Amino acid sequence: MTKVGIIGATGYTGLELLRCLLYHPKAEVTIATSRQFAGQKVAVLFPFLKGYQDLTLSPLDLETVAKQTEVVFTALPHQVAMEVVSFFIKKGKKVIDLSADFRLKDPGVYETWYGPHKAKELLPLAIYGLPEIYSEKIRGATLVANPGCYPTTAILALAPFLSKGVIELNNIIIDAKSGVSGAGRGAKLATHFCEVNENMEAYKVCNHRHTPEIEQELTQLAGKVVKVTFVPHLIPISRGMFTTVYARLIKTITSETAHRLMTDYYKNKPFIEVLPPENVPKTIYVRGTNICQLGVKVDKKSSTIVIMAAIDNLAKGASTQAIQNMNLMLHFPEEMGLKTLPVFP
Ligand SMILES: NC(=O)C1=CN([C@@H]2O[C@H](COP(=O)(O)OP(=O)(O)OC[C@H]3O[C@@H](n4cnc5c(N)ncnc54)[C@H](OP(=O)(O)O)[C@@H]3O)[C@@H](O)[C@H]2O)C=CC1
Ligand SMILES: CC(=O)N[C@@H](CCC(=O)OP(=O)(O)O)C(=O)O
Repeated sequence: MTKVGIIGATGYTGLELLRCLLYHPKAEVTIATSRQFAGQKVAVLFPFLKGYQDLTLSPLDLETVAKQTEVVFTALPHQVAMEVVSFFIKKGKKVIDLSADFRLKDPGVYETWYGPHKAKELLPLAIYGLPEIYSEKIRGATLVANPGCYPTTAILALAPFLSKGVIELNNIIIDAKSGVSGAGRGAKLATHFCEVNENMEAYKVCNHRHTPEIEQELTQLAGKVVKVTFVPHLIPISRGMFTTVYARLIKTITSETAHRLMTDYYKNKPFIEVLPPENVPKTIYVRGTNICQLGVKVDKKSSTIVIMAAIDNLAKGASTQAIQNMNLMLHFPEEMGLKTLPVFP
């Protein structure tokens, strides 16, 4: 069994890692950290994780973690993760970082959106962890920057069309909705029950920190500069993310052709489900799974392609995608420990 550590184990993504790694056939969580709950048993604090009878939460003592692990997941806020990641890389560990600290290749862009970067020297080492696109690079990686949840949906939706010369690259609209767990487990006014229940709102309109991440990756795939209008929304569900992308067509194509381009692009990708044109993705079809469901439709009268993507923000948008990356880094089968069905409804 490969020894795995989870740093920030009592946050939403850390807990999702614990849940999904419990029955992994080749990985075992040997240490899990939390500042607030150090010394407490995982199985007592979270009775639904009673399979972890022998796991007690540890304080954030990096030397101790290094002694007990081969692979480390960092599920910490951005700006906090970078120094922790740097420590483990120097210790020769494989690291999958769920924060944004190693996603942006240009440190200047990172610092504009997030603040100072204290481990810039590691940026060239970091591989952007979207396995459907970068699986070969991930197999050889020591540091994987796990993608953001919104970028995961936007990039998977657009990737099949970017290099084909079918859409305008400077006129893309990304309209995305996230469940409240996307904001993390810490108490905040904006995520109180009364503030989110029976409410929908846009936030950080055209000014969200995932915009440069989306543009970086779309530009890379298109081979030309791509600019997007990105508007995230908060919706009153716990888990789930639904993104609708609108792009202007340069070539006239039908919904069937668009569907075929997508199915060809994602052939043999076990976690992508391209739905037929008469169906639409739903967050309840992917809840708790590593699946990204995609749907596509062409609106002939306005020459617009509409692409829809649904994921679970805590799963394909974070923790199960991180496990998919771990599987690739350790040369395990990509689907190992991740084959599961959603709870429906
Ligand atoms: N929620 C989501 O849907 C997604 C989240 N992410 C990213 O994953 C990372 C974790 O997110 P999430 O689990 O939602 O966050 P949470 O706020 O739920 O959890 C954060 C964890 O980090 C620990 N922590 C917080 N501050 C510090 C600190 N200064 N030093 C050390 N430990 C700290 C907390 O535990 P304690 O205070 O006990 O130490 C907690 O375990 C973030 O970078 C987030 O942006 C990425 C994709 C999706
Ligand atoms: C609903 C909500 O608040 N979502 C978060 C994004 C999710 C996240 O954790 O961001 P990273 O993927 O960059 O780590 C936000 O908008 O800040």
